[in-house]
Amino acid sequence: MNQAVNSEERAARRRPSASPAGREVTKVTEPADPAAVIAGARAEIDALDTEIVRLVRHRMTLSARVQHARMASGGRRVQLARENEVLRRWRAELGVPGTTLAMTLLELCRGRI
Ligand SMILES: O=C(O)C(=O)C[C@]1(C(=O)O)C=C[C@@H](O)C=C1
Repeated sequence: MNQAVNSEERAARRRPSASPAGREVTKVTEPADPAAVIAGARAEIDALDTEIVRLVRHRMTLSARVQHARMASGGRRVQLARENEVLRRWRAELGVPGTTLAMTLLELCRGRI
């Protein structure tokens, strides 16, 4: 089974393709080095995590702005109807773990209730 896949892979790598000048060339691509694939993907994951933290902090700032404006006009810090909207949107995107993530975001933004 493994051998069949490997010989198919080898054949695909030798399949001729047309060069810009119309000549047939044989492309031989090296198989990806697993360590390089892992290191590359991890570097991207780390960069994404940094960006996600930046976005969460930005969300916290905006959320505080809304809460302060509401409280300054006699309202309450928490508005459950709005929180339910937020939770529904995250659940629609990511399922039950989306709800968990949204609850964590809300806790970061308005504290525990
Ligand atoms: O949208 C609001 O009204 C907010 O105050 C922001 C926010 C949020 O972080 O999403 C925070 C507290 C509220 O209970 C509801 C939502």
